[in-house]
Amino acid sequence: MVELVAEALGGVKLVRPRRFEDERGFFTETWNARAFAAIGINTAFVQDNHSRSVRAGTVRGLHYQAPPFAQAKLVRVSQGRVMDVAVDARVGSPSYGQHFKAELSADNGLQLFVPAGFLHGFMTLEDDCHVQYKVDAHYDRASDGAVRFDDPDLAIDWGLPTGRAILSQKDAAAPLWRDFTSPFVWQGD
Ligand SMILES: Cc1cn([C@H]2C[C@H](O)[C@@H](COP(=O)(O)OP(=O)(O)O[C@H]3O[C@H](C)C(=O)[C@H](O)[C@H]3O)O2)c(=O)[nH]c1=O
Repeated sequence: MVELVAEALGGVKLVRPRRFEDERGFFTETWNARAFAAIGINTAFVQDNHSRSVRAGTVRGLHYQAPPFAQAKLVRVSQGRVMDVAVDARVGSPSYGQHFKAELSADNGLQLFVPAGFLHGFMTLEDDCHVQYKVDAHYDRASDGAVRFDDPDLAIDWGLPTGRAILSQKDAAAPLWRDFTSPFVWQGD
């Protein structure tokens, strides 16, 4: 059983799989095709990713893969706490440039579904965070792209100050939103 906690921006879903707690701890099905299909997530994922970020204030994003390697993602946190963000990058979308964010943590068990056509990124809110996510297209380095996480037009509040964010060289050099040419087109859905 998976609870649909919130929907936003024409496709982003915040979900919570049921957690069975007992004196030993808990058990939860973090992915179940039948249970997720019941809340409209019918994605055929092909790859599981796991990243560890050692320090609070680490940012990975805002990232995308351009078509035909565009990725939908199902993101969860198995250790720590992150602010997870999806930005609508579909040209023509009524929510183009708008974002949805949610705090995902090992404690709250929340997962964020980010459809293709959205930028994705997170900021760790504590040290030693492990983020695990499923994607429905394989990694393709040549189609990998990024936009500055602290872009003034996107105006995302990440939960921690951005001035001391820990970034990869790629993310530090990412273009601003105003200089970004999106490869995604809204399908009117
Ligand atoms: C994403 C990816 C990366 N790699 C290799 C490429 C680099 O040598 C190394 C680190 O890659 P990168 O610095 O792009 O990793 P992140 O900054 O965590 O990127 C991810 O961050 C945000 C949160 C995302 O949503 C994307 O999944 C992804 O862009 O792993 C692979 O071999 N396969 C992959 O699928």
